[in-house]
Amino acid sequence: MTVSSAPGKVYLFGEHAVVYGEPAVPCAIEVRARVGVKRRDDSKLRVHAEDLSLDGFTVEYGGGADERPDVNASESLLMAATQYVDSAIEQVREVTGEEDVGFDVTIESNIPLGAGLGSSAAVVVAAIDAGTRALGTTLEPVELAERAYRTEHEVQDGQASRADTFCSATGGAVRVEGDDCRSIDAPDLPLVIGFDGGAGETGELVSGVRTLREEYEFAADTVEAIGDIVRNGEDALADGDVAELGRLMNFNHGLLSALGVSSRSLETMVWAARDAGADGAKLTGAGGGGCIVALDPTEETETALSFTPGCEDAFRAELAEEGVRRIE
Ligand SMILES: Nc1ncnc2c1ncn2[C@@H]1O[C@H](COP(=O)(O)OP(=O)(O)O)[C@@H](O)[C@H]1O
Ligand SMILES: C[C@@](O)(CCOP(=O)(O)O)CC(=O)O
Ligand SMILES: [Mg+2]
Repeated sequence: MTVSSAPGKVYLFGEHAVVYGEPAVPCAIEVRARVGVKRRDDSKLRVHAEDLSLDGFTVEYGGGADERPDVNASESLLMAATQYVDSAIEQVREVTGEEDVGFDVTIESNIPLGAGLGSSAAVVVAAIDAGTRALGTTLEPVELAERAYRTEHEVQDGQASRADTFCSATGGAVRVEGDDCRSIDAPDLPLVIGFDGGAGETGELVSGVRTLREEYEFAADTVEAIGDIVRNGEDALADGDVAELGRLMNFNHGLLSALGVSSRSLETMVWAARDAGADGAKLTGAGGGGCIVALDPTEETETALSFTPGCEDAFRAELAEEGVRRIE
């Protein structure tokens, strides 16, 4: 068994707008997806996932072109659950040239699904890394990130940025603008996460913003304004100015909300954090439900969130310096 893990992330700034070429700054955090891969002696794929909303499941499929996985769940649930893993294994086959290789894949993850913490990117990065290593090829983090991006791009119908996958593969704080991806220095930020227990559908939310942007010039301007916030945020990060970072995060949240990707529970958590004295708070990732990220060096925000109806979990997140981790 070859095992790799990769971290999730929060967006300090720039989600959604990054899909249209604006810069974004995500930051890897110490919550991880761990993927174990073992080569099979046939061309099938057997996926065992512990932490899915399907309540944990095992599927075995492959061999025939249209062979459907043998599992008692609706097609759409199953698609949602397996498409990132499937597509990651396709990348492994392509990189290694072993088109017919089959695998037993085991996924364990502490990253809530569809909650804006980048579970898809972490699973894909860890799966491609473990899969290629199982066949004797070790990819550099940048190549790994590129392969993982192609997976997200494919699954999200051509609508994905390189931000999540680059951040998960390399760790730390990163800046992504189009295909220019780089690591940047970040101070030790007092990150607090609030999770509403729900999820948003990344593909649908991205499509919604795309439509608005095509329909209204002011929506296109809003996307550009997010880019301006990110550029200001980079300066604040370089200066270690947490108060300014917070103000800019608040502004970024307002614009995401205007683009229709917030939700009642995300708003409730954002305001609970602000009322508790956080320097700033915003949704992270695609939105629609899931997580917010706040900046607060004191205990106040975490405590307030833990008593906020609609907030299921509140915790402090540490920056993950290390991206992909090769465990076995
Ligand atoms: N533990 C897991 N096991 C298998 N697949 C997972 C796991 N975590 C995430 N995924 C895949 O990632 C998808 C969620 O990704 P996405 O909607 O982009 O949300 P996010 O990246 O914000 O968590 C899931 O539907 C599933 O396909
Ligand atoms: C909305 C988007 O900018 C981020 C999505 O993040 P997540 O999958 O919700 O963690 C899409 C993307 O960059 O591919
Ligand atoms: Mg994702």
